[in-house]
Amino acid sequence: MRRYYPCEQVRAAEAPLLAALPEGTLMRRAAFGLARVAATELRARTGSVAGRRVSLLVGSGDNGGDALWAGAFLRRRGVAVTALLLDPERAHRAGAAALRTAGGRLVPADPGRIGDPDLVLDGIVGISGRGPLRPAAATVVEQITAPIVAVDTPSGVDPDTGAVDGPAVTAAVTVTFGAYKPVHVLAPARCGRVELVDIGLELPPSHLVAAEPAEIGAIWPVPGADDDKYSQGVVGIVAGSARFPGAGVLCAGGAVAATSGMVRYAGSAAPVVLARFPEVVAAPSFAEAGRVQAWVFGPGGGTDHQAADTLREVLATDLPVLIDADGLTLLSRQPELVRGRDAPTLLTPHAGEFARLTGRRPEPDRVTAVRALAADWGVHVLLKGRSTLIANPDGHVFVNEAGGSWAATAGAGDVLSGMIGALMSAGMAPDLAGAAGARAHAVAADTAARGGADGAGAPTSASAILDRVPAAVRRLRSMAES
Ligand SMILES: NC(=O)C1=CN([C@@H]2O[C@H](COP(=O)(O)OP(=O)(O)OC[C@H]3O[C@@H](n4cnc5c(N)ncnc54)[C@H](O)[C@@H]3O)[C@@H](O)[C@H]2O)[C@H](O)CC1
Ligand SMILES: [K+]
Repeated sequence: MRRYYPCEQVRAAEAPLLAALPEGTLMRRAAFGLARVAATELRARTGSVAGRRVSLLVGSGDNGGDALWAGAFLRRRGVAVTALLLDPERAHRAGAAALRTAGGRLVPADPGRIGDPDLVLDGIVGISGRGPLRPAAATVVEQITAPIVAVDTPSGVDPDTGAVDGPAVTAAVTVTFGAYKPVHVLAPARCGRVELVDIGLELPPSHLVAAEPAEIGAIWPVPGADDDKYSQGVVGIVAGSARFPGAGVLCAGGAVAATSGMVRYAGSAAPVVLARFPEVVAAPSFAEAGRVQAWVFGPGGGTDHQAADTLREVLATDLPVLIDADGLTLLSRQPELVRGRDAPTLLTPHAGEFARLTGRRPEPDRVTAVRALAADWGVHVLLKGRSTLIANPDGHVFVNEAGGSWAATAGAGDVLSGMIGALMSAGMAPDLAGAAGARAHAVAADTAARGGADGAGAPTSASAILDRVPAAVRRLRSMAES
């Protein structure tokens, strides 16, 4: 599991070390690790380190201090280093002295002085950064064409929420110190590749956690020697309608692809579902569907009275239930249907459906927003996005960073809810099922977009994603076995 720590937790963990160690020790540990990554990046991009040119963007705090010390270490490897001081009077004194002693140049930051560096270190702000880049910094950053290595966090991006509301750095690499921060998983396009430098911090478990792909592969349910179609969990799909039969097909298909357990379908799209997936056991209505271990309700099911009555019947069971799409619209009209429900309940909104449920969109602090909904309603909530968040009522949040946005296509959510519902019927807790389903779904989308190769991707579709789910599960399980 990879844990992400809010900035105030990092500061609290740094405090005793700062008090116990000689002044500047932590910073030099951080800067040495930063210089090592920068040198590796230089070699990878230019073929050498000595003789290359690195510019430092230096702010007024310790983030700038990290960059200055890293510049001093790079100087010792023969790199030409120029520090652009955004606030010369307040630049970190010891760092500036170290760079000067090592033969580095320190000049006031000016767009005309950027030169032609091979690499830039962003030491403008780190975990004390708030809001977008200020005009002077923004003017310099927008002139930069060289790859940027962000020091700790990309400046101008909120370190706790990943929110960007103005000019901000886009880094090729982010070198962070002591612990990953939420920005590193919530703003992947701004951080680039994230490298962690250990500076000896001791941290308690955090509430924001990413399951590693191999961990998901290790828990994915597969048939055992004594299993049959029932024992692996039967999932019931209430989705699709005469108006939107496709959602029923995609949702049932997601469930069929995810596990070997039986899939029951209940609804008016049964003929088209069976035509695509003859292994599904279909019934024309929920009441006639037969026994299951978990229900999925909502995709393409409509929001009329009949759908509302069926939702009420589904929630009246003591079974785990996943509610998506039209089901969330119905729920936004009658939240009392799930409040205080004892059986596990997972809502899977995108940002717009989240706003329909709560009256406001989840941005800019999506983690706090999804934790609040889960705690307030006593349910699990999967908030879709490039970084999908899965909160349980106790405040724990799984995060799955998809690595791209190929799944942003019509019907992909229907496939996902079927996959997660099947995992829930196999006995997985809703949040873990959400994290596992989201990971496999993201791998399937990436594979569908790239055609299974490693090259550039192309736009894909929900049906193509669905077809790649088995390959995605195989890849995750292979990672667990390697
Ligand atoms: N504590 C340690 O020994 C270590 C810290 N590390 C590095 O320190 C930074 C955090 O440093 P801090 O001095 O708290 O603040 P910053 O450098 O992040 O910010 C400086 C200063 O900038 C102002 N500011 C806030 N927002 C903006 C903005 N949008 N634009 C411009 N200026 C802004 C505000 O006044 C801040 O105080 C941490 O990230 C690490 O890089 C080492 O990691 C380990 C040792
Ligand atoms: K930074």
